[in-house]
Amino acid sequence: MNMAVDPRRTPDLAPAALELAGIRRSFDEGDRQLHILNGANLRIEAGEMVALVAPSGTGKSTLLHIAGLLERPDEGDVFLGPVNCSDLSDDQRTAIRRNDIGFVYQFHHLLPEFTAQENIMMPQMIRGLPKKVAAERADELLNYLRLGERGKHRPSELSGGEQQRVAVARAVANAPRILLLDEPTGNLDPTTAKYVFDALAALVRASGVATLFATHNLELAARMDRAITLKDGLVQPL
Ligand SMILES: Nc1ncnc2c1ncn2[C@@H]1O[C@H](COP(=O)(O)OP(=O)(O)OP(=O)(O)O)[C@@H](O)[C@H]1O
Repeated sequence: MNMAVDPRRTPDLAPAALELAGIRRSFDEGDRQLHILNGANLRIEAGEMVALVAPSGTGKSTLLHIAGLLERPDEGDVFLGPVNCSDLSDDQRTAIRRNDIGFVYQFHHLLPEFTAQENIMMPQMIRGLPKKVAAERADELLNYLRLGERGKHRPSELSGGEQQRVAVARAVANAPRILLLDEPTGNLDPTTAKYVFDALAALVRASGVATLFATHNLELAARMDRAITLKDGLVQPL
């Protein structure tokens, strides 16, 4: 892994927690190409919470997938701290995704046959932590998110807001450096969405994780450190 200053990143700046540099991504649609990202740049510092607010179809999920190393861009680079992830093998990218990046989606994707506590333990055990350590960390997060009584419940026995808080706990269980959220409050009523957001914001502040949060909820966006949008395939201030 090359730790030297990379000429492709923004010069004269200390490495951000996450930096996207010159990201291009197109998709084939019939016989024409759909240019979704046209050289997008974005820096997010540790502990910074950035809202991504843009109309449907402008490329929010595409940007999150590229930032989360789920997809490679056609062109451009993704840096995590000083590391240019474009230079890494697929196996190295998978390891980073597992250890350093947390995801929360609109629908929680919790495993239905496991309890809340076990769902939060899962990523830690995949990482190789002992079961006891994973269980203690899960309980700590459940208590922090005021779900202490719910650890032994399966997802189907939890409300939508409780399920999303478990999904947040699972995403941060490995103390990631980057947290990516794709409409995590989209299917919640406004009061529950605010409650889930408050819990998440407290965790982000406490942990210093760099957070990119795609949402259509302008009220939540206004409570983050800054809001960006996608226009003509570029990241712009909202
Ligand atoms: N794998 C793919 N193949 C072809 N087209 C794709 C693919 N992925 C995304 N697209 C297209 O790229 C555009 C951007 O998609 P994306 O899901 O990133 O938008 P979005 O801003 O997240 O939308 P929404 O708010 O509706 O979730 C859409 O027109 C979509 O149809």
